[in-house]
Amino acid sequence: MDPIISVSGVTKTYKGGFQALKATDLEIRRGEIFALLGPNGAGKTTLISIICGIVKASGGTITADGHDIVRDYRAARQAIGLVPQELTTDAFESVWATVRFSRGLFGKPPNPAYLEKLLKDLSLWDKKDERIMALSGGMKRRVMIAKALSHEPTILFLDEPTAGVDVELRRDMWEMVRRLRENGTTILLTTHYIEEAEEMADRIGVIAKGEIVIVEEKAELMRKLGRRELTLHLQTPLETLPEGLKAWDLTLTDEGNSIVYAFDAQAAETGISALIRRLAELGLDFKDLQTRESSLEEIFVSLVRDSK
Ligand SMILES: Nc1ncnc2c1ncn2[C@@H]1O[C@H](COP(=O)(O)OP(=O)(O)OP(=O)(O)O)[C@@H](O)[C@H]1O
Repeated sequence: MDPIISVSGVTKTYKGGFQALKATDLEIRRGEIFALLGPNGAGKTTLISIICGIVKASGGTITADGHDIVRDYRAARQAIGLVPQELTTDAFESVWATVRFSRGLFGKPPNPAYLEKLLKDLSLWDKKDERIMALSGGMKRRVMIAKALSHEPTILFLDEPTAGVDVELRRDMWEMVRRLRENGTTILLTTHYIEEAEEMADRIGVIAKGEIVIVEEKAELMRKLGRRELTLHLQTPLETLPEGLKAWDLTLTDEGNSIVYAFDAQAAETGISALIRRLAELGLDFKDLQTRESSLEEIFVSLVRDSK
């Protein structure tokens, strides 16, 4: 299937000479939730602002739903709903008026039935006559989403949807985004919360210093890069690791009560059976063992470190 968004060789150098994006290629598939994950200043907002036509690229081409974003700006922009990082609404307007106005900005004819369904889907219907200023922070965020979806786009961009939001609200937001996807909307979200990418995304792109370092199915990313850790709880604590264990990448933890072995789960030989044999030869008994998969957090830290 054709990608719904295709970014090809896009670069951005801001006035003043700072290169925020190196040559970037990215394809977003129809119907997926794609998370663009990266630390502050990595270039996430720059990239989505370029796709939306808010910031001009220095080079490269982009199509959104088949439309070139420069040659065919209106049609491309029409396909996208953007929820910016900052809440920007007129505090004195009602929810209904705000959302209806946003739709009008795209030159779409009124469609009260669609807007009613949208507000109901976002649990805002009973607030439709409230002024924005009277809403809670979470509701205001939902209004931003309603505004972004008011012109019936097929793609929704969420720039840091849960920055500064408490845990409960974050879960609500995730739930809502999943529902939107079930209704057929393609979602691109930026985040620097690994937890968020891990929880939400079908695929993850990691961006650091203006460069996309990897794009992978979430499960595949974790499988490919996932290191595992084996922890052996010793019968008798050790002061130091014996010479005879030098061949393995081991750390003594838990005040000498545990040995942790980090290994590559994908390797043909993990080295675990040899390690256990050697422990027996050295007379080191253990009472328990555990293995643990590395989290996306650890993968992310190592990717960003490598890209530096
Ligand atoms: N208008 C601008 N002029 C000059 N430099 C800019 C401009 N906008 C952004 N930058 C720089 O480009 C880099 C990327 O910024 P961008 O906002 O895209 O990062 P981000 O990944 O979205 O970060 P955050 O998670 O903090 O939102 C930063 O170093 C930023 O200072």
